[in-house]
Amino acid sequence: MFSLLRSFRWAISGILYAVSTQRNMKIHLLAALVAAAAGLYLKLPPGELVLLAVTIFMVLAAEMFNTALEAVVDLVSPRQHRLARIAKDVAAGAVLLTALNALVVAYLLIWPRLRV
Ligand SMILES: Nc1ncnc2c1ncn2[C@@H]1O[C@H](COP(=O)(O)OP(=O)(O)OP(=O)(O)O)[C@@H](O)[C@H]1O
Repeated sequence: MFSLLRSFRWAISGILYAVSTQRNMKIHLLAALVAAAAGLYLKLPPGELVLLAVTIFMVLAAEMFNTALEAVVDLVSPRQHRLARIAKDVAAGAVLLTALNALVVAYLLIWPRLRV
């Protein structure tokens, strides 16, 4: 039980590290809060709120994986290397894909209700 609480603490410190050091994480978090507030304010049906929540957490988790990968790449390859560049670029591309998906979801779920 104690070790479970300890691993939660490490996980939370990982989240706090990403939020406090990564500019993109701050942007994603702000966008997530705006989207969640809009979803609740517009009283989206439960199914659509679930979709919004999954979308939001997907972006945040992708940014966390990207931050973790950047740290590992910097550790193993402090010098410039083609494979280090590929690893970082592909991870950044994955974050971009989740962010694009979030824009599509927001456009489909939130935008139509703002126009009425
Ligand atoms: N060791 C390296 N070898 C080759 N290219 C690298 C290396 N480190 C970074 N790069 C290139 O520079 C880009 C930016 O890397 P960086 O580590 O600064 O990440 P970032 O996207 O700026 O993230 P952050 O905003 O968190 O700093 C990478 O996507 C990659 O193209």
